[in-house]
Amino acid sequence: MDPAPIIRVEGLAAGFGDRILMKDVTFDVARGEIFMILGGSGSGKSTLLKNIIGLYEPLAGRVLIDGDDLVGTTGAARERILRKFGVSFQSGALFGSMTLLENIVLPLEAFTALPPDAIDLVARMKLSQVGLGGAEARMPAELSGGMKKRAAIARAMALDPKILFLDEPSAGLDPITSAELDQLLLRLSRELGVSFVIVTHELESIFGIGDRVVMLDGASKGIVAAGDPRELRDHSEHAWVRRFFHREVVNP
Ligand SMILES: Nc1ncnc2c1ncn2[C@@H]1O[C@H](COP(=O)(O)OP(=O)(O)OP(=O)(O)O)[C@@H](O)[C@H]1O
Repeated sequence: MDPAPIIRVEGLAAGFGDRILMKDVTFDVARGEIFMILGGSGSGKSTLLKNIIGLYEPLAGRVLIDGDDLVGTTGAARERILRKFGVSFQSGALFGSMTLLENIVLPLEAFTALPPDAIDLVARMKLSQVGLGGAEARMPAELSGGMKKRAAIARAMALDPKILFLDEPSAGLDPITSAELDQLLLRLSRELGVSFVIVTHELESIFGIGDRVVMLDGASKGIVAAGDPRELRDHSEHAWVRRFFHREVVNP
């Protein structure tokens, strides 16, 4: 196994205008692990994710994706870095006027030189990998919430990325569907070696499939805890961190 981290965040500061949300944020994501970004509402989890994937530029510090920095990289070199990851945001809806298969075909047509029959085959394989084999001709509006999430993951995986970034993947799902989604992510991670960076609030997911986490805190503008979530739950010396993991009311 390659020991170099798939993602390295070094001394990152992020925010908007004069408002610094976080500073001195440093952590690595190891290859093949399920890494989670946790924290209270408004602590900057989504902002951190967007800094990592190059939607925002860090105010300070840097982010290396598989050794490469998106900042200052343009053209074909930037494309090459972007191809290493797939993204599925909460709002990352499927195109409603297209079938599921057409939704997966789209990035393959746009970014590969594969002939149409190979594209069709790959797209079907991606749907089958997320348990949607047989649903190729369905329209997004006909799908349950859990099926839509899985389809969005299939689309994010279309180009065989090494890393998948997911923003609150289980939001709005019932507990059983959410647990099924977790099992899918675990399988993709362990069988295909995909590395995951997931923003989530779901304690079941965090303890069930999270290998390591970082926890952001708005008050201290940075990471308050990092490591194995089960260890943090049971042994963190930080009262707020323990309360978060035990769902205790922080200010009763
Ligand atoms: N584009 C933007 N311009 C200005 N402020 C922003 C922008 N995006 C987010 N913010 C602000 O930054 C803060 C952190 O937002 P962010 O969405 O990163 O938090 P979060 O931890 O993901 O929150 P939640 O758990 O509620 O989704 C919020 O106060 C938000 O209003």
